[in-house]
Amino acid sequence: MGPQFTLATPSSPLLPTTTRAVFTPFLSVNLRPSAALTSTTMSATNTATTPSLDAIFKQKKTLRSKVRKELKSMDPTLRSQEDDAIQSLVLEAPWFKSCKRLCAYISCAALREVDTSKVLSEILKSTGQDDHSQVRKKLYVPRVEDKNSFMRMLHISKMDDLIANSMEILEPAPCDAEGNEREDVMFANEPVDLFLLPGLAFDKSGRRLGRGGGYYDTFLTKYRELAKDRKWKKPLFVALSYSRQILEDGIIPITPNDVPIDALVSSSGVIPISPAANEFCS
Ligand SMILES: Nc1nc2c(c(=O)[nH]1)N(C=O)[C@@H](CNc1ccc(C(=O)N[C@@H](CCC(=O)O)C(=O)O)cc1)CN2
Ligand SMILES: Nc1ncnc2c1ncn2[C@@H]1O[C@H](COP(=O)(O)OP(=O)(O)OP(=O)(O)O)[C@@H](O)[C@H]1O
Repeated sequence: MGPQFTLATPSSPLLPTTTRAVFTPFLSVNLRPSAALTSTTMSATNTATTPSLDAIFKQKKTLRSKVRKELKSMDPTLRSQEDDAIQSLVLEAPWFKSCKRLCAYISCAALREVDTSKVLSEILKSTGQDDHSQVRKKLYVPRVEDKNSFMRMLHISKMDDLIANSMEILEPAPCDAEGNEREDVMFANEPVDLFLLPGLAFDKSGRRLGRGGGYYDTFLTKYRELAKDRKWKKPLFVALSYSRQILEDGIIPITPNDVPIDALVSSSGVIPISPAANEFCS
């Protein structure tokens, strides 16, 4: 029998008490979803009620350091149990099973990211020529092009297509072994259904704290525009998270450039956030 498909309800105790205590100071930061900065609220006259962009980036930086420490102190057995549970949940999810094309990150152990190796090998597993019941999903993975938050998502068909970059993250070379340019998802003729996203912290209202490069927020915004122009269905943005990375609502500071996620997968289950994710999970 396959793994159970469980739904974490909004009342699930997602934060252990110890973790909650660690992050409590950030509760004093007045950053409710409604407090997201807009061009109006960013004006000097509003500085008394709304933190400046600089202050928000500073809060993000402090929060990143705390989460990194939390991740480093995680027991390796617990980590590997959570990695397995999260990947099983993804593999069993209807939104994963039905997706035809997806963008996923190649997890980096040194960054303590939720492992994606099982999901990726399942995607890349070659289907027997006689097996018409299963069509192989098309996989695109990140490649950082420069430091100006520019990232591409390139097509790969096997893990051997990847080489470690200067940050020790595996990524595809621009061309394959035959010298052909890899397909860039922004120039593909068909839409991506799903993005599996990394991050440092998340909440149940859809906030996501990345590593600070702005790569994903920039990319997701561009991809959303492309899908809209082409009248494609919106892709589902699903983040993978260890339990201790899920923070109480409102703690994660956000700016207008932060792209919210549709659903969050932790070892406790799938948390659907947006109406699109709820449709899949009901
Ligand atoms: N697996 C994976 N691939 C990815 C990302 C990611 O977060 N995870 N990215 C998502 O953007 C892009 C790469 N961006 C990255 C940004 C920062 C760091 C990094 O090593 N950060 C260190 C801190 C560095 C510092 O002190 O500033 C860290 O977080 O510990 C790595 C990748 C594209 N590929
Ligand atoms: N004080 C600042 N004022 C304006 N922009 C800043 C400031 N500090 C950082 N940035 C820019 O903001 C972007 C990072 O944004 P943010 O912190 O929201 O990224 P993230 O969500 O952690 O990363 P990602 O989207 O890659 O997951 C970077 O492009 C960075 O250059």
